[in-house]
Amino acid sequence: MNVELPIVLVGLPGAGKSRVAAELHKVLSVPVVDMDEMIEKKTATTISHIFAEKGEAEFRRIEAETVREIVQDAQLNPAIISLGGGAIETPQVRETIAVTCVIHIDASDEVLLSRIRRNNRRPLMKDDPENTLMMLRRRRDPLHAQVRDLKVVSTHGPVSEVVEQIMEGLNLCK
Ligand SMILES: Nc1ncnc2c1ncn2[C@@H]1O[C@H](COP(=O)(O)OP(=O)(O)OP(=O)(O)O)[C@@H](O)[C@H]1O
Ligand SMILES: O=C(O)C1=C[C@@H](O)[C@@H](O)[C@H](O)C1
Ligand SMILES: [Mg+2]
Repeated sequence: MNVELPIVLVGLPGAGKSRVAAELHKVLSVPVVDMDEMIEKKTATTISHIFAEKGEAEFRRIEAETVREIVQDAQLNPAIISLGGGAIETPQVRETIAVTCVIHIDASDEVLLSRIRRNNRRPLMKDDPENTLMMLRRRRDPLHAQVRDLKVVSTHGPVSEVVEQIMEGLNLCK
């Protein structure tokens, strides 16, 4: 399949953006860029460290700048970009990804919490994941709805189910 636009995956923490990007790479043979990994490479530190030492606002600034660089590059050489879960909250990021094919991976709170509890690398999810998730969903769901070209739903089922929904819906991309 010929992918002409960069594909950007958005969704709440644990929705499967990174995992689905890796699976899509196998199907579409398009390179994958994981924004969280990219930021850690660029800053030569961890996201947790940036949050702890410089604060969330500085992290969001670095994130928005990196998304702009990656999307610009991906317009020439299409790529599958998995966005950090909170990037969608930055207006500049929403503007930048408007030229891409935005796929929103949604999942129930129960599915997300079961995945989030499996690891603790998410600084925002360290304390009280249930309430944090509720708050993030309230803030971010309207933004996801605003930017997406396609919405897919991830369940406890295999990741291939998500990939199938994406392959069926890719034609909805502008
Ligand atoms: N469809 C799926 N089926 C089963 N496990 C999944 C599925 N999607 C993701 N996972 C698992 O759930 C966990 C979270 O997925 P992943 O890291 O891809 O989420 P993310 O959306 O990138 O989160 P973050 O916003 O924190 O980067 C991982 O352990 C991953 O392997
Ligand atoms: O949901 C969020 O705000 C975040 C999600 C992760 O992908 C990281 O980008 C960081 O931990 C912030
Ligand atoms: Mg991720």
